[in-house]
Amino acid sequence: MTLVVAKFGGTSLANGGQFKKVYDIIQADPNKKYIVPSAPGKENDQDTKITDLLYLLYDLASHGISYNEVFSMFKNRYLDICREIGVEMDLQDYFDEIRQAIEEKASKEYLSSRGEYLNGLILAKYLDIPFVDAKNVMLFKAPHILDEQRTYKALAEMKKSFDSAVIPGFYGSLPDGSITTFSRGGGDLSGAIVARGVGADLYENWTDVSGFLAADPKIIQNPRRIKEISYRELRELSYMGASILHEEAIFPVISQGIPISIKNTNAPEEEGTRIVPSSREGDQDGEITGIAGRQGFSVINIDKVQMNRDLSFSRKVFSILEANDIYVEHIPSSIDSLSLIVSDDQLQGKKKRITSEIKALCNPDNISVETDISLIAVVGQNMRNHIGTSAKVFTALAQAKVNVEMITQGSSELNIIVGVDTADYDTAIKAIYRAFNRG
Ligand SMILES: Nc1ncnc2c1ncn2[C@@H]1O[C@H](COP(=O)(O)OP(=O)(O)O)[C@@H](O)[C@H]1O
Ligand SMILES: N[C@@H](CC(=O)OP(=O)(O)O)C(=O)O
Repeated sequence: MTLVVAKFGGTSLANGGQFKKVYDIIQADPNKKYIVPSAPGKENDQDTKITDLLYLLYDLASHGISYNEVFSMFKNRYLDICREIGVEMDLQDYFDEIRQAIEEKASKEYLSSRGEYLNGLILAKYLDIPFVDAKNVMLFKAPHILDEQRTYKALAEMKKSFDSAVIPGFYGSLPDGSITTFSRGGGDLSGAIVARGVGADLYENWTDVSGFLAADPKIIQNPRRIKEISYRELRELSYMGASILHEEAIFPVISQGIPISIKNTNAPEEEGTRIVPSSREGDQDGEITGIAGRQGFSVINIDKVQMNRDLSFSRKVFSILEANDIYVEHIPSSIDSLSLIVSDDQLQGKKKRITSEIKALCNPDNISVETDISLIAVVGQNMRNHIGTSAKVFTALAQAKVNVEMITQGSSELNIIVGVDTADYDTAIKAIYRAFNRG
C-alpha cells in the first residue's frame, strides 16, 4: 500500500462539477488518504477566487464600507456547491460566525483562511471522512513561519487517530490560537507539509493542467509537458514565475525523498509530471527542461573606474541595501560596473533614497536606474552537456529583434537568465521556446 497525500487546488474545487471530479478521483484510489483542499478558485477567466473575495471583504470592512454584496457572493459560492453535489449541510452558523468576526474586526489572515476552512468542511462531508481543522495541526511560531517540530508531531498524532482526513490548506495557528496563513498559493505548501508529517510515499498536487509545462500556457499554445523534473529545476522555474506550484513546496518533502506528482483534475488519466530528487541523466526529452519568466524588475547600474580595486565598494553598496531591507535578485558585474536587479515591489518608494545613499557612500562615476525589465529563465540540468545552448537562446532573441539588457548564469549551469524590456516579454519567451521545440 502506498500512502498518498492529495492536494486539490482552487481550480479543482471551483464549483460543484469540479467537486464531482475530485470525488471520483479520490474514490478511484484507496491510497489517497489525506486530502488537502484549497478555497474555490476561478470557474473561468472572468471569475474571482474566493480568497480574493475574502481579501476584498476585509478591505471593505476595515474601511467601514458596506460589504453585504461581497458577503452574499461569498455565501452563494458555497451554497451553490452544496446544492450541485447534493450535500445537505447547514452553513448558516458558519456564515454568522464569520460575519460576527468581521464586525469584531477579525484579522486579514483569519478572514482569508475561511475559504479553505468551509471548502474543507464541505469536502469532508461529501467524501464522508473526518475533517481536521488545520489550526490544530499546522502550527506556526510567528506569522507565516511554521514551527516544524510541533507541526510534524501534531500530524503524526493526527495519523494515529484518523487513517484518512480532509485538512484544509493555506492556514494554521499561532501559539496564541489565532489564525495565520502562508503566502498566496500556500495550499501547495500545506499539502507538502502534511505529506511529510504523515510519512507519505507520494504527494499529489491536482490542478487544471496536465503537469508542469515547458512554458506558461497563457503565452505558448500547448507547450510540451515535462515528464520528470528534479527538485532543483522545479524550484528555479517556480521561483521564476511558473506559478503552478509554490516555489517553497519542495522543501518539506525534499529531505524525505517524497516524490511529487502534478496531475490534472480535468484529465486524470493523463500522466502529469513527476518531481523527483534528481531526474536521471538523459531522461528528459529536451536539451532544456523549461522556460519561465517574471515581470516587474528594475536594474540599478553603478559605474566606477577600477571598481575591482576598491575592496570595500561592494560591501558599502550591500550595506545600503541591507539597511533598506532590499533583497537583490541578481548581480551581474564587470571590472568597472555593478548591476543590481531588484524587483519593483522591493524598490517601491525607496529608489531615490537608495541612489542618493550609494552616491554619498560609494562615490560612483555614474548611477542610473532602468525600469520595466522582465527576467526570463531558461532552465535544465541537461544544459551543461550540450554545447551551444546559450548560442541558441541568444540567436533566437536576436532573430526576434529582442534586445538583451542583461545576462546571468548560475554556477551550477542549471539556468541562463536574461533581462529584457517588458514590452518584449512575450516575444522573447515565444522565440526561445520555438528555438528548442520545433515541430
Ligand atoms: N510552466 C507552467 N506549467 C503549467 N502551468 C503553468 C505554468 N506556468 C504558469 N502556469 C499556470 O498555473 C496554473 C495552475 O496553477 P494555479 O492557478 O495556482 O492552480 P490551482 O488553483 O490548481 O492551485 C495553470 O492554469 C497555468 O495557467
Ligand atoms: N487559496 C489560497 C491558497 C492556494 O494555494 O490556492 P490555490 O491552490 O488555488 O493556488 C490562494 O489563493 O492563495
